[in-house]
Amino acid sequence: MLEVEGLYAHHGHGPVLAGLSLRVDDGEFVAVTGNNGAGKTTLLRTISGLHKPERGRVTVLGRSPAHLAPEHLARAGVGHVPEGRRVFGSLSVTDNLAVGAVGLARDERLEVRARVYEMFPRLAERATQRAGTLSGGEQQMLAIARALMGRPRLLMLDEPSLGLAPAVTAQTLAHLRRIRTEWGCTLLLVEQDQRLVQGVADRTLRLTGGLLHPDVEVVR
Ligand SMILES: Nc1ncnc2c1ncn2[C@@H]1O[C@H](COP(=O)(O)OP(=O)(O)OP(=O)(O)O)[C@@H](O)[C@H]1O
Repeated sequence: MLEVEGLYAHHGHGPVLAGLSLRVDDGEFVAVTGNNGAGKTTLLRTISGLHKPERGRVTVLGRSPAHLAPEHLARAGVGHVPEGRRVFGSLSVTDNLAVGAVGLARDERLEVRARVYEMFPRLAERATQRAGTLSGGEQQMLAIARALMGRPRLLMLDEPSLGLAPAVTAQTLAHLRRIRTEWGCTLLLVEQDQRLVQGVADRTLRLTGGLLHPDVEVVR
């Protein structure tokens, strides 16, 4: 599903990723944790082709994001839920979902939207409401729902817990597990807090010094 080899990425002041390698198999749920500034966002943005690496190779669904426009990567089945959700505040919930329906014919779009609303009934209730008026948890649901509209095979999520109350975060993580089983998605999640993802993901890795290390279980 995803293979990253020897990835180096800079932001002008030395490497953020320093020869990082990662393999995620079809159907896996992998979490990458790391402190503030460790490079988690840079990793996801590089996989999505939004950040150009200095060196190294990314292969996702058999394709190289370096040679594809982001919308083509989305059409190929890569969904990216960005840090801070980035919903379109002045658009309705339904219109936000339409933005995510890249390359779908009208019938397909309606069918996928019905599935999305079944998974997130709260969004269905607020279909005509402007996204900017939703709560933080609802906006996170919408960001995930928008990515699902592209029927991703690989869904990447950047700190979905950011700014959410613990109970809402727990609900979001429960949704991710359902998405894996009901939508057959492979999941790659990045989060700061290791304790959040333990027992949720199949595998947890820690990003430090620009490289990934097996995570050591934290005693609660
Ligand atoms: N556009 C940019 N220009 C300059 N430096 C950047 C840019 N984006 C990120 N950085 C720097 O690169 C490093 C890694 O940032 P990144 O956002 O990937 O980390 P992160 O692990 O996602 O952090 P956070 O948990 O705060 O989101 C940080 O030192 C950050 O300040």
